[in-house]
Amino acid sequence: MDCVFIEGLEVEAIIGVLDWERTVEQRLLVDLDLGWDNRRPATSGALEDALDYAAVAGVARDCLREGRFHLLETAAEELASVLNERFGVTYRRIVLRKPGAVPGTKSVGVTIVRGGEA
Ligand SMILES: Nc1nc2c(c(=O)[nH]1)N=C([C@H](O)[C@@H](O)CO)CN2
Repeated sequence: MDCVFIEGLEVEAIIGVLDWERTVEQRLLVDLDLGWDNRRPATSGALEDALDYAAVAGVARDCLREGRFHLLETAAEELASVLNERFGVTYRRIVLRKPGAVPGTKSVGVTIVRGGEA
C-alpha cells in the first residue's frame, strides 16, 4: 500500500485532563501515515490526483486546536474521522505525542490505526 505521510507536525493546543492543562496551550507532535494510491498522481503529475500533504496538515492542525480535547485518545479518534470525511482516506495511522508531559520521558502519547488499504 502506498502512503502519504506527515512527520512531526507541531500543533499548539489546549489538551489534557488536569486543571492547569485547560488554561495553557501545550505542544503536540503529530505523525500521520495515510493510505493513498500514488500511481495516479505519479502518472498525471497533477496535485488534484494526490493527497495534498499541505492541505492535510492544515486540517489536522485546525482539528486538534479547535477540539480542546481532554484525552489524546479522543483527539486521535476525531482526527481519524475528520481525515476520512475530508479526504476520503481509509487507512490512517495516527501518532500523537505530548513531549515533556511526564517528567523523565522524551514524550508520551498514543498510536491508533484505522481502516484498511487505500
Ligand atoms: N492514555 C492517556 N494517559 C494520560 C493522558 C492521555 O491523554 N492519555 N493524559 C494525561 C494528562 O493530561 C497528562 O498529559 C498529564 O499528566 C495523563 N495520562
